[in-house]
Amino acid sequence: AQAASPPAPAWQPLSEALGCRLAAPLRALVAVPGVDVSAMDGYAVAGPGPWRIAGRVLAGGAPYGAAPAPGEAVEVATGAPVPEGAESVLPYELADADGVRVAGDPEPGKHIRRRGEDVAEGAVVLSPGTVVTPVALGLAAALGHDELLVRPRPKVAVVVTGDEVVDRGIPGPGRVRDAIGPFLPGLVAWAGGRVTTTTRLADGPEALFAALDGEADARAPRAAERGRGGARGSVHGRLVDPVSEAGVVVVCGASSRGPADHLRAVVAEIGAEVLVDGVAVRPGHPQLLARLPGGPLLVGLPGNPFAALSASLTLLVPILRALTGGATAHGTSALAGVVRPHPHDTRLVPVRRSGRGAVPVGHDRPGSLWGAALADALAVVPPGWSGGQVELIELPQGAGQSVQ
Ligand SMILES: Nc1nc2c(c(=O)[nH]1)N[C@H]1C(S)=C(S)[C@@H](COP(=O)(O)OP(=O)(O)OC[C@H]3O[C@@H](n4cnc5c(N)ncnc54)[C@H](O)[C@@H]3O)O[C@H]1N2
Ligand code: MOO
Repeated sequence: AQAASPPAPAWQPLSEALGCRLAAPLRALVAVPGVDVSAMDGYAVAGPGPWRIAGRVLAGGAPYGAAPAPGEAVEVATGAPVPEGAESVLPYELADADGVRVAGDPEPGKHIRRRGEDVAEGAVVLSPGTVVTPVALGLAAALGHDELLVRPRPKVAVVVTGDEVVDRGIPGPGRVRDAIGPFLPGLVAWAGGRVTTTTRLADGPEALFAALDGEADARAPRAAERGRGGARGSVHGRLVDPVSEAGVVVVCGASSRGPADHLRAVVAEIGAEVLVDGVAVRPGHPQLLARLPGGPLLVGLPGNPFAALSASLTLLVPILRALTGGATAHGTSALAGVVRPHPHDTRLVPVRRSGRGAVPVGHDRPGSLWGAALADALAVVPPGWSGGQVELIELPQGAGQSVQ
């Protein structure tokens, strides 16, 4: 979280601003209502009754031209401007009308919404830092806004590596379906960010170097000059453009020590600054955090899908919360079930909360998301734990963004 520097405020169309935090006070650009309008369907009356029906005004229709004289009534729809000079509105239900004349006993001033009565022009209705909820969008529109100055949602570029990883259908012999690419957009949105691109790379340092060094190239040309020759150029065009826009780059796989695991070597070669080189957590210990030349953060997720989820919650989500000004709320709970702690690392254990405490749901092998899909939280079990309350890390439920 400390490594994250929030993006500069930017004007976003209303539809893009949902879920962002306001970077400036939200002011009313107009008064609501904009003019004195009727709050009821009925007759706007001037002076004492009975009244002669002199005309009609509908919401959105032409305003009534002249001020009604005392003894005159103008038929008005809810939301229609009340003609100047009318003192109150007599709702149809209380009116005795025959099409020409109307009688009744209106309360003076009643059923007229005065200009600015709901919101005065210029009033500050929401303060900076407020999350733009669906309701806030409606309010902003009502107050005349088409765009809002917000902290933009951080853009996250995803790079999925692995010769064996396929992205559709039944995986053939020696192949596995990508299980990380599909969970990242929802997880990132839940934490306040936006996955803008998912790039698939074969194993091998070349493609990864091109993708990440292009990122460096786009922001800090000198870092790239150190690198390889001009052959990279064409690769830049294909891979790098979406990546170079991102504030956070997530690389899935290639994080460990095998012959096809080149992430650390490539990170060193492009001159990235390693901030976190592994975390004492199971699963997910090979995870990595680095700052790429030019500023964006790189999060390396291990290829085992549950390890990737563990690493996402450990490194990626806190970064996104910091970038968006959100907080990460962690509860604590007793553990209602048998859990074996790891001797020297923290374990993250999928659990479901119940009245008895957090119940481990099992199916928690690093290569499988089954347990995490059954769970609503991950229990943080410290090394050597021997009972007692544990911290819980929320798992996203449903499609919504969590607002904390
Ligand atoms: N000698 C060591 N070997 C390993 C260690 C270690 O410390 N020393 N750590 C193990 C742990 S723990 C993990 S986790 C993995 C991390 O591996 P990588 O990040 O290098 O990823 P890969 O080797 O490419 O893949 C590991 C595993 O995951 C599958 N995979 C990869 N990407 C995906 C994906 N997008 N969706 C689904 N599954 C994926 C891949 O097929 C492998 O089975 O390293 C251990 N080894
Ligand atoms: O990160 Mo591995 O266990 O941590 O699958």
